[in-house]
Amino acid sequence: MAPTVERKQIDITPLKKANVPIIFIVGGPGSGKGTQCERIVKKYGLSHLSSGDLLRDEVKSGSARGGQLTKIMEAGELVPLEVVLDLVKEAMLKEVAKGSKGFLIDGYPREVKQGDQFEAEIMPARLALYFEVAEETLVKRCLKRAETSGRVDDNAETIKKRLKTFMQSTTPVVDHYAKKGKLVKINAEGGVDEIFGVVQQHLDKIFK
Ligand SMILES: Nc1ncnc2c1ncn2[C@@H]1O[C@H](COP(=O)(O)OP(=O)(O)O)[C@@H](O)[C@H]1O
Ligand SMILES: Nc1ncnc2c1ncn2[C@H]1C[C@H](O)[C@@H](COP(=O)(O)OP(=O)(O)O)O1
Ligand SMILES: [Mg+2]
Repeated sequence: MAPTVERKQIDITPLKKANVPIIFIVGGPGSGKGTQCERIVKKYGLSHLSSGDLLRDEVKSGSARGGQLTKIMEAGELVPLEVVLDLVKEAMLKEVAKGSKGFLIDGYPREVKQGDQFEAEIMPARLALYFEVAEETLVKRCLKRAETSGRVDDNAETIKKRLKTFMQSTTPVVDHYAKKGKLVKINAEGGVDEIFGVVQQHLDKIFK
């Protein structure tokens, strides 16, 4: 049985009231989610929340929960759904207070249940952008990133485990949003500018 995680009471009324578009950003480790989000933020001024960054910040904060999270990330596994969802909610509320125009939720959902629970507790996502990249390219990019990232999970062994987690848990997410007619699948093997060109074709329809 999954361990019980204590949920915080978070009042998300301001988030519901804001009713701004939410875009899920999905893709394997090293698929370029963070890189494309940076470009999207520059052009559209959306709020970019990376679940991985939120978790790494939680670790840095030195909270009791932090040590546990590092172990999970080192193992290339998924952090319990409730932990991530509560961190995302809190971060979204902070952005809404600043007058957010919309959200890029990067690295989320990583399993079908995460997406369903997010949409039930917060609101439905407008789109899921999926950056499709071959496994070989993912490994190459993560190993290159390892030279400078200082991330506990950017090493050959953990990358292998993260890819396995991605194939098992996250590829069903892609099918899930395709069935809902919300999936935008983008070939992300090319250069950053080329990929961003395709991204813009889709986002220009939503954000003017
Ligand atoms: N289109 C691309 N072509 C080559 N390298 C890329 C591309 N997009 C991102 N990268 C590089 O690959 C690594 C992973 O990108 P990142 O945006 O951190 O991916 P993710 O957030 O999906 O793990 C980074 O070192 C980044 O500079
Ligand atoms: N939505 C989520 N659910 C569960 N675990 C998550 C998560 N987002 C991130 N994590 C954990 C497990 C991941 O292997 C690790 C790093 O995530 P990340 O920074 O989004 O990686 P990347 O950008 O390379 O795809 O953090
Ligand atoms: Mg990232």
